[in-house]
Amino acid sequence: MSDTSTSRPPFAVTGGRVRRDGRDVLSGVDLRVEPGDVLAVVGPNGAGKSTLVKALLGLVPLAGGRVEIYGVPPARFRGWRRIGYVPQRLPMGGGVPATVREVVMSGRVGRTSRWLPSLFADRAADRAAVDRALETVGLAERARESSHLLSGGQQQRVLIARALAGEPDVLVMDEPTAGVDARSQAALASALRGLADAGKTIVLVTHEFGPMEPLITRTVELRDGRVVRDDRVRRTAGSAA
Ligand SMILES: Nc1ncnc2c1ncn2[C@@H]1O[C@H](COP(=O)(O)OP(=O)(O)OP(=O)(O)O)[C@@H](O)[C@H]1O
Repeated sequence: MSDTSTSRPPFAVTGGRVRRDGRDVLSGVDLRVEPGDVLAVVGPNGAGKSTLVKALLGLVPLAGGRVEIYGVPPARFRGWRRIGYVPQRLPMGGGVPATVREVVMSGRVGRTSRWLPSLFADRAADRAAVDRALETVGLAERARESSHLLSGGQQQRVLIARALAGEPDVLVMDEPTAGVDARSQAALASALRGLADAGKTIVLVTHEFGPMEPLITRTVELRDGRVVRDDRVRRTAGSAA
């Protein structure tokens, strides 16, 4: 069931401040992410890019200011199935090894009906979404392998597939192409173009735009934990390589 806050922006942070080890790593951050933005968060190492996206998602506490997701503070937000998040790194080792397919399927958890768990139509939709996501990141052939045995770049692709499988309205990706080969980057850019064309919102932390460049509609630059630039750019139609 969709919530009543669809007219609110996917993310809004006002006066955002985050402290780590006794110092501000984000301060005075005002940012409103509009529906349909394909927003690149850029800036030098340590500028606070990852911290900003974690703050938007409520994954790090604010020392000051306010964050809202579709108009609701993260602690009260209930529409998590609308949000896909690809973290910068994920410890995939340890515990019971999961296959690539199982990890990607976990991206469907928020969509599975608790009331009708065995509904065949849902299961078919889940399988199809997982297949599409694996195809997109070029891992369809590796679906049965243990994810923790894959290379770092391949694990990154598994995480991207997991987020795509959830068919979110908002996709937040922290350095999704780090360690990912050029072919997979192009495949990811093409998948993101599909989402952008469908009006989805994308927030991307990145050092290099690469094949994503034509998709970007807005660039926010951080330095020393502050927003120093917020530019809207015209999206180049149909030119994603
Ligand atoms: N868990 C933590 N504990 C202490 N300090 C942290 C923690 N996480 C981040 N920081 C510090 O906060 C600052 C911002 O880090 P952040 O990872 O957000 O930067 P970034 O712009 O994403 O950098 P990079 O491009 O290197 O990933 C850095 O100085 C970092 O050392």
